[in-house]
Amino acid sequence: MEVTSYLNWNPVLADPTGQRQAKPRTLGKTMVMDKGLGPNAFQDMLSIGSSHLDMIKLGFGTSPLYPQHVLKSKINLAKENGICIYPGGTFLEVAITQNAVDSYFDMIVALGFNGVEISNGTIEFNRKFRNELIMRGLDEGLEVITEYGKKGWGSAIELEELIETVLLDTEFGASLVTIEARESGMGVGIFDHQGKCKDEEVGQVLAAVSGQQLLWEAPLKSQQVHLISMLGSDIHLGNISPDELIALEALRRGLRSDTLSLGTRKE
Ligand SMILES: O=C(O)[C@H](CS(=O)(=O)O)OP(=O)(O)O
Repeated sequence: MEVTSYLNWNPVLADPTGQRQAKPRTLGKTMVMDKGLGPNAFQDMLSIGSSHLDMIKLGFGTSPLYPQHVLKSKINLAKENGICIYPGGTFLEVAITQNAVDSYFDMIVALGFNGVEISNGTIEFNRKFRNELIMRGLDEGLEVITEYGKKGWGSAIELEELIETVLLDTEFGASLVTIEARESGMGVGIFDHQGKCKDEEVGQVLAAVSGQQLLWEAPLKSQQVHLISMLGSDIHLGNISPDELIALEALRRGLRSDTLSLGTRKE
């Protein structure tokens, strides 16, 4: 007998917040950044946490460094588990600098990726080219995730630019716009040099665009707690370390001291 079947408060135990959607969910998506998990670790992550995992980014240009059969099997496994899997935006930026955009799309489609990230965190390109990249991704049948923000230390959000980017990217068909925070979560975008969140800027962004369109990169636990406490469990969060997947879900559901008040029922 399953333990949960004789706990008559099981639904409460599973989700004290009573808010979490099942997959495929439209709210509260979690994106893990995989920087080179082996096949067993990848399988382990999915077997314990695939119901809490919506997107996997194979960080930067790690994917061409795999033995190809391992890469393909990770991609297939992710898709079998209802997960959008895509290479890091930097990999496309490398292809752009090498004039190899067509080959890039041919390659990721042939490998079986079902998503693509379009970013200009390191290089520059204009709006017209960004639109063309979004449309190319859609034409290839890929889910298109874009990104706003530069990777340089101290780079900040330009509010008007961000708003315009989110509005145009989603109008052209991007499913989500990632807000850059890098792997460190410090000194970039909405996070200051210590990794503390600039709440006022977050508020200004959300006054102008829907939070449902944004995927906040928030690699540090303190940032995940802060954003969930401020904006709720149903925000999209990314750049989560594979070994923090379940712990993040516990935060979202109020199953951890830091967010326990989220699940407090008002009798
Ligand atoms: O995978 C990438 O290219 C980067 C990695 S990190 O977030 O800068 O650590 O992700 P991106 O989503 O392109 O910013």
